[in-house]
Amino acid sequence: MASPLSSAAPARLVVLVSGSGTNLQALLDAIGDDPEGYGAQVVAVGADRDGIAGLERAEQAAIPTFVCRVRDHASRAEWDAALAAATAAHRPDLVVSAGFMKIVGKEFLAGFGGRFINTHPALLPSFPGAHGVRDALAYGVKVTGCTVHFVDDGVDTGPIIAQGVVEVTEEDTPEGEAALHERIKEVERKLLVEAVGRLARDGYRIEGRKVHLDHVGE
Ligand SMILES: Nc1nc2c(c(=O)[nH]1)N[C@@H](CN(C=O)c1ccc(C(=O)N[C@@H](CCC(=O)O)C(=O)O)cc1)CN2
Ligand SMILES: NCC(=O)N[C@@H]1O[C@H](COP(=O)([O-])[O-])[C@@H](O)[C@H]1O
Repeated sequence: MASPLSSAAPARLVVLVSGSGTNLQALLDAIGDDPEGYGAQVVAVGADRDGIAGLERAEQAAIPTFVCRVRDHASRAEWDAALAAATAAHRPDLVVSAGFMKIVGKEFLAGFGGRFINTHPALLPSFPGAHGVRDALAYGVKVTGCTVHFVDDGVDTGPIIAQGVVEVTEEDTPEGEAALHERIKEVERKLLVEAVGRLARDGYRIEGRKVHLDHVGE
C-alpha cells in the first residue's frame, strides 16, 4: 500500500484518547507553532469517555474535540460507525490511537485502514490487549517496551512501525506496574513523536507485514 500522504501541506492528525493524554501532549509540544517543520498538525481529538485529562489538554490547545461513548449507541457496530463519522468529519490524513482503550470495528477500519496508528506499552507481538504492562510483568520478562504500529482488524497485530526497549529490574514487582508503565511512557512519547513525524514528512509504504519509511532527499 502506497503512502496516503501526497500533499506538501502538514498532514492532518486526529488523535484518539481515553486517559491522561501525555502522548497527545508530546505530539502537541513537538508540533508547537511549526506544523510545517514537524510535518503534521492535530486537527481534532476524539475520546470514548468524558472527563479525562486528554480532552482538557486538547481544549487548552484550542483543538476541537468530540466524544463518542459506546453506551450512547444501540450496538457496538453503531458506535463504530459513529466514531468513524466523527473522525472523518475532520478529514484526517492519519489517525493516532494514543491510549485509546477501545477496539475499533469494520467501519472504522474501512475508513482509516493503512493510516490508523496505535501506540502500545509492550513489545508486540508479546502482550497485546488492554493490560500490556501488567501481563509482561506477570510473565517475568527482563525487557519490555513500547510499539508503534498500524492498526488492522486484529488486536495489536498490525504492521510494526517502531519499537522502544525498557529494562525490567528486580525492583519491578507486580505491585509496581504503574512505575514500570511510567518508564515505558517516557520512551513511548519520544518514539511516537519521531514515528508520526517521519511518516508524515517522508511518506511510507506498507508491504505485507513490513512498513517502509520513505527516505526523502537520499
Ligand atoms: N481493531 C483494533 N482496534 C484497536 C487496536 C487494534 O490493534 N485493533 N489497538 C487499540 C489499543 N489497544 C492497545 O493498544 C487496546 C485497547 C483496548 C482493548 C480492550 O480490550 N478494550 C475493551 C474495553 C476496555 C475499556 O473500555 O477500558 C473494549 O474495546 O471493549 C484492547 C486493546 C486501539 N484499538
Ligand atoms: N492497549 C492500549 C494501551 O494500553 N495504551 C497505553 O495507554 C497509555 C496512555 O497514556 P497517555 O494517556 O498518558 O498518553 C500509553 O502507555 C499507551 O501505550
